[in-house]
Amino acid sequence: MPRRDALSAIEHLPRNLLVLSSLTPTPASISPRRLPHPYAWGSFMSATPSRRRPSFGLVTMSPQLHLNISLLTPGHFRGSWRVDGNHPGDFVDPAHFRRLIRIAERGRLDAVFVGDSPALSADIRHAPGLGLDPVVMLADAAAGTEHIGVIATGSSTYNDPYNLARRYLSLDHLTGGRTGWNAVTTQHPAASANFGYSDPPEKDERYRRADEFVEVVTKLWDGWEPDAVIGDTESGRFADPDRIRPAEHRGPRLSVAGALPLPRSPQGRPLIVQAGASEGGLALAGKYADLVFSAAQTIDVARNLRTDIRGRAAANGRDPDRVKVSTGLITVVGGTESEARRREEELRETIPLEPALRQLAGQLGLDPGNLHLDTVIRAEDLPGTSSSQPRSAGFLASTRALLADEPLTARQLIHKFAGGAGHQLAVGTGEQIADRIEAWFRSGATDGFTIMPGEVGTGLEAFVDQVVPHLVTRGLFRSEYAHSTLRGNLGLEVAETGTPAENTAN
Ligand SMILES: Cc1cc2nc3c(=O)[nH]c(=O)nc-3n(C[C@H](O)[C@H](O)[C@H](O)COP(=O)(O)O)c2cc1C
Repeated sequence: MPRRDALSAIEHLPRNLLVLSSLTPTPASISPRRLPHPYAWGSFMSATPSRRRPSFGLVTMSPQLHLNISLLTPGHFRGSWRVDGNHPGDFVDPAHFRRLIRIAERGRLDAVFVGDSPALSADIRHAPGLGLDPVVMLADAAAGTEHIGVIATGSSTYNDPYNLARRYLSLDHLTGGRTGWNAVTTQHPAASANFGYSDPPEKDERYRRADEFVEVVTKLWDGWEPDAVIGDTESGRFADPDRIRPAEHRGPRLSVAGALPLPRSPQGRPLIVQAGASEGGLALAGKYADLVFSAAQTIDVARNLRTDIRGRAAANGRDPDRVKVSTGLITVVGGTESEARRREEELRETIPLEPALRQLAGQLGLDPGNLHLDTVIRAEDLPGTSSSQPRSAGFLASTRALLADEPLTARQLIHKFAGGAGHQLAVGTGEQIADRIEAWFRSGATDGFTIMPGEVGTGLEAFVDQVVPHLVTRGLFRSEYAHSTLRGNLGLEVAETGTPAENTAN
């Protein structure tokens, strides 16, 4: 479009649309693989928002809902590998994950999310656990995509920071700046024995290590200054070692001397995601997280959590708008409400009840010997949240709020949680589920949702085809991608160097 036409078009646009125009493409929209020379990355990676040039495109300014989708296979009903559209071998099939991520990108979602725990699932008799290493799987699956982000879970308790930092920054380069790290401390007790611990470290200790771990990983990701790579073919000078800072970290738990063999990525560095809701988890989120996953059964719980996280970010000298909160939502979508209910019933029948009951007891801190399917559970039966408890504070708080409204039997809770742990379940038509998403988003309870299909084989596509179009029509969600990095999708700027708290303070 000639520039004059573009400018005159601006005047006729509704006020909530912003037109960015330029005859040159924005650096952030160029995949480094397409740059003529890889060492042109220096200026590319140093691009700050003020230095970046705008590109053509219509960008919806606000409100902007964010949607991620979980690739957990077979889905949040763990026995759903038995229902139509799913297959027992899906959890190790690369074609399965490539198909899912392409569908998610067709829906213009912000990112796909993959959970992880480095141990064999206690429930392997009935359902596949978290199988493939998420970074390895996503490196393969993302190769066929261009815009969608990929968020992989990685444990700060059972990794070394140098290896983890290198793995995630590698994925960030391979995807052109679309990677996120869901930093978890891993509560799964069986994991500790795989790493030489006789007992799982206590939660407080896990979070103390996580704090130091994220600090070191950030230092490693930021080690290369933007102009460290010279790439001068004439003189043969490849890089300036003086512009590559070693981590030189010596802390109480971790010691890392050198630098990574990798420069910063097109989005600066991978997105930092955090999912814990205990005091330690929230403190970590306030200090470092770009995105926080939350589990909430009620709007009030979600809103309080979001307010808390934003307050903690501000207390760390950060801009609260740079921390997005994404609430978990398990979905079962049908063409009609009764079709959705039938599908839910079919999925319920696949829940292995005895293991689900044991998991519920563990999750809620109740004596498994005294918990039966018809036991009525009240909010006051649940233990308080203390920092030494191994169980998830977020799931416990969310369940307590649910039971305060109405006591439920163990069986009813298992059904409400889709046989798993504590996320809310939405069953209905695309329009009904879009109504729930809109109500929560407009109430300020959350910045968006991490969708957890009841079963992924057909449920992920059903969400994209039957729910997303309603959100687009209502002006809540994008119809086209405006960016090619994950930070761009989330409305976040290219990460500056230094910890988030240092950046805003400077
Ligand atoms: C949406 C969501 C996703 C999570 N995914 C994982 C995961 O993949 N692996 C894991 O070990 N923990 C995961 N967690 C658990 C938390 O990271 C955390 O370890 C747990 O909630 C206990 O910590 P807390 O008491 O601080 O909440 C997840 C939690 C939430 C809310």
